[in-house]
This record gives sequence, structure tokens and C-alpha cells, in this order.
Amino acid sequence: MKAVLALADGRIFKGKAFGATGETSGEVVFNTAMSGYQEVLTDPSYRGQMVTMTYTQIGNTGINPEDIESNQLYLSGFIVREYLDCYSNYRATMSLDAYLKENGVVGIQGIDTRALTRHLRDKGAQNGIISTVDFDPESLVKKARAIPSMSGLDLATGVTCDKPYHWTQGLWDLQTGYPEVDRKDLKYKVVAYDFGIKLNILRCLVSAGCDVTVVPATFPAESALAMNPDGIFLSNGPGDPEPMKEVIENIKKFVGKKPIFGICLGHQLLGLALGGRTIKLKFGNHGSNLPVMDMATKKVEITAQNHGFSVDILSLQNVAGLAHENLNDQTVEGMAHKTLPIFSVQHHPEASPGPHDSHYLFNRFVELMEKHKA
Ligand SMILES: NC(=O)CC[C@H](N)C(=O)O
Repeated sequence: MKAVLALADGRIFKGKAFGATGETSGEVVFNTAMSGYQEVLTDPSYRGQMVTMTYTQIGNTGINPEDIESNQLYLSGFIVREYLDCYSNYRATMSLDAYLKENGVVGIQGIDTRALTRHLRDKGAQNGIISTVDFDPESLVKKARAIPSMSGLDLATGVTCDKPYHWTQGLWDLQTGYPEVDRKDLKYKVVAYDFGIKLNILRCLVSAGCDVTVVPATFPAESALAMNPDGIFLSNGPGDPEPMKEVIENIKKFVGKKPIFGICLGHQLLGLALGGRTIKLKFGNHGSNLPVMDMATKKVEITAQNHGFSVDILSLQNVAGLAHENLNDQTVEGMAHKTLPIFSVQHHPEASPGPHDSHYLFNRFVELMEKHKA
């Protein structure tokens, strides 16, 4: 079946349908990870976006019930060069095509993803539409132009959990799979704010020794402090951090009271709560092969990333300093408060997909909580 991708600036790509059929729209971004499409599909931070994989063959390893980062697919469209239906993996239980169909995600295959990526890199991420029902370029471009811009959209409060819960699953291991950890063995009480949290973050926190209570995005700071936690964690999530005023005000109440660790959207929200500002990048960083320098040790780590916004570190001059830097585009990859036990990173130390170079950051959080306790 035919499918067409139209960008808001008028560029058209003709391909074939895969996954669900119909029409879908969102901000078109590209992801440079060579593997891990299942984790990309289930990352809630992609809500409102259509993801182009730059790796050419997608589908080879099928879909398995274990490699999920949330229980739902939040992205609005999936774009690949070549979809492979004959998957092979000992854990796979279904094909990617069947999975997208089951979850109502519209995909397009057989388009020149290199040309699309170069276009987005030159012109910037922009809105687009995929259709298997309307093939009229003019009408499609008109529809793509009518979609609201990602800037100004609060998408995170729509993907958070309904009520607090405990998380006790640790990191996956070939022998044991995902272990269940006894809460009695977890030493550091952490309240984790869920703005669309990836499951591997929770697993990393547990494996680092944290007794994690996950709470909804707007859970009052007073109630969190009443639990007497050792630390506060702020998660990743979709959309623009700037309009999340209530959440930002809430985070301010933890500053100076508890150690805080933020990842991605959590890092951006922390930047805003500390009085800084965030900016929208031209096309952002999405992938699992992005070099970052830890400014304290000067070590370079290869990281997983998925973001379109960034903290303007100059706006935080007297409050926080640059702790990590992206070596490709020199964007702010992490910050540390000048006097308080507060730090955050723009990239994803939990990986999934991606290398484990940055896992040490969960231990850094634990060390900070230990010191603060003492
Ligand atoms: N992965 C994330 O948390 C993404 C944060 C934010 N939505 C951005 O695009 O920059």
C-alpha cells in the first residue's frame, strides 16, 4: 500500500505503508541509533513526534515482551528506509509491523531516510504528516502546517502515572532476567517524579540501592517531603518544559532541602526551577552514539540522547555550572549546583538503547544522598 510523508516546508517523500494505516502527524525528528528500535518506540519522551531511524534496516530482531521502556507507544509515526518482516531473535514474539498495527502507529518505509535526515539537519526539525489515504501534496502540506509547534506544548502531564507506587525491579541480567529486589535491602529512599519515566531509569535506581516511590508529575512537594526521602529524582518526558509552571514551582520547594538528580526533561525543569531558561534546538539530539565530556574528570562517554530543548547555562551563571558537554554541538549536557547537592544531565545514563558508559551517574546520586545524610 502507498504512503506519503509531507513536511510543513513542502518537501514530499513517497513510500510504502507499514504498521497501522490512516493519517498521522507530529514533529519529524531523526534518531541515529543502530539498534534498539523497540526502546525508541516505547520511550514516552517521543510523544507528539514522528521518528526517522537513520539506520537502514529496521525490524530484523522483531519485538519481545522484555525490551520495553513503558507499556505504551507514545510516538505518532515511524519512518524507516527498509522494513524487514522476517525477524530473528530468540526472545522475539512478534514482528515490528504487527506490533505497530496492534498499537495503532502509522509507519512509512522505502523512503530515502538519508535525504530526509540531511533535510531536517539543514532546515531544522519540523512538523510533518504521513498518510495512506490522502496523496495530494497540497492538501497534505496544508495539514502539516496546521499542526501546533512543539514549542509551548506541555505533553508530560498527560503521560504521568495516576497515583504513587513503589518500584522494586532491578537491571536485566542474562541469567536472571529482571530481578525483584526486597525493599528491605534498599537503603536510600527516593521520590521519583514521573513526567513519562523510562523503566530503565527505575531499574538503574533500584540496582544502585534506591527504595523508589514513583509519584505523578503534580504530586505536591509538601507530600513528597512528608515521606522524608533521602533524595528527589526528576524524570525524562515529552514536550516543552517551559509551560509546566505548576511542576516548576513544585520543584523549587525541594531546592536547599534534599539532594536532587534530574534526567533530560527533569534536567530542563530543574534549570527552570533554579531560575534559568531553556531554548529549542534546531534539530536536537536523538540516538545512542553521542559523545559527551564529564568536565570534572575530562573523560568522554558515549551516550544515549533524545531531546529537542536545552538548558541555557549562561542563564544560571551564579547558580549552577556546566558539568557535562556534548562534543558534537557543544550543547549543555549536564549541570551541577554551585553549593547544593543538586545535579542533572541532558542525556540518558540509563541508556536503553545505548552504551552503559554513564551508569556511574546513579552511583553519584547515591553518594550525594549518603553525604547529605551524614
Ligand atoms: N527525553 C526527554 O526527556 C526529552 C525532553 C524534552 N521533551 C526535549 O525534547 O528536549
